[in-house]
Amino acid sequence: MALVKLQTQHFRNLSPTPVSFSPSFNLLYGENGSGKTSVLEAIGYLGLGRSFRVSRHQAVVSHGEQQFTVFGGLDRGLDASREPDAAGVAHRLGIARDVSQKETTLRVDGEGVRSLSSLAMHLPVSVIDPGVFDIVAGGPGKRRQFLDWAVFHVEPSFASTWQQCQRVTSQRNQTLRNGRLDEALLRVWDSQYAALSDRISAARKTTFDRFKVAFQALVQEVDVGWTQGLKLEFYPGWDSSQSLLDILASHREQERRMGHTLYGPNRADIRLKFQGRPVSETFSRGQQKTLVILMKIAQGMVLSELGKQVTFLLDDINAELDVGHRAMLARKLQALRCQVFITSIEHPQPEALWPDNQAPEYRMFHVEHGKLTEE
Ligand SMILES: Nc1ncnc2c1ncn2[C@@H]1O[C@H](COP(=O)(O)OP(=O)(O)OP(=O)(O)O)[C@@H](O)[C@H]1O
Repeated sequence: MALVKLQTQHFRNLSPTPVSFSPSFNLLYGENGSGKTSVLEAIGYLGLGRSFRVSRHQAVVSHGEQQFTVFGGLDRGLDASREPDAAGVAHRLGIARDVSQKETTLRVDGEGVRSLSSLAMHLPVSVIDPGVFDIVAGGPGKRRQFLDWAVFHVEPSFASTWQQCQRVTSQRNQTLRNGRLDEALLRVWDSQYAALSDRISAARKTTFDRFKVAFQALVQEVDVGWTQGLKLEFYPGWDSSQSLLDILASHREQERRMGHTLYGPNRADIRLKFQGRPVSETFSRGQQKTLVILMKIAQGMVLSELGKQVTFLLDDINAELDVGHRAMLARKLQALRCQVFITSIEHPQPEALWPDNQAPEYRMFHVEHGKLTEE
């Protein structure tokens, strides 16, 4: 499903006027500070339940206001069971946050829902912005986030298993920090923690394997020249040749000293190696960027194989990617039938994105003072 309608209220500098988007490509351009990223950020709220650029909701509420709202209308996509209305909207999503009450309200098709995952599962949103390159250059946390986004959309039960595991981890950590260790209690937490960790890891591994197949097919096709010698490996967060329970038992003293859990899904990673060494140490910045873009496309391929349409938000990529990379990205996302939003400061040149004149259906918008005008 694609986002075909957006309306915001009190969201940064955005105007409350509803906007209609293409289920294919949407090109947004405008001066610095006009509101381009804010549009993507508002869309991101519907698909991620949070901002992709700040950690506090407060920052996105328009100055002087207490609450923001984002409404989205989705087309029917492959879901033939719902009739779209006259505007082509088959599903409605809404998120509102009152920052003074610290209260979030979520709605799907007019009904209140409690968990963010119930909202986010309808709109798989993938962001490519200047910060995305941390997937390769940064620490394991960024790669876990990258993998878990896909796992969440592939395995619907993943979000609740993850939350349960976080609760048990926190109880376990409290027990580890107690002056007098309650060994019996710790064993109870250990067995719950190990069972949940195994479930998380199995879901991650299944999605990772799908991702790896898609990635390998993609690099062969793109032929970037360094595919030989590149190795992607899933690390679950502990030595998987042993059971997690055994590892916890044999590292009791170390975990007690540190006062928290040292092994398990919070330590998982995707290890990226080139000729045996981490790509962050061996690849040039350009090669790292290509790798991240290919990883993002491969994720889109995984979801697309499952009949899910991904909405890609490409923020300010002109500054990061050269013309060749941008054209490759546009061509691939078009072939996957993804919905795409691309921002730029200059007036977009569709012929640069689609040099072979195979431009898909697109809509172009000029953004000025938070208002979008279609051209
Ligand atoms: N909470 C807020 N309330 C009102 N206005 C805000 C708020 N937060 C940011 N702004 C303003 O909203 C505008 C939109 O910023 P945004 O980052 O979306 O612009 P942009 O078009 O992406 O810019 P750039 O090209 O520089 O990245 C800016 O002028 C900013 O000062």
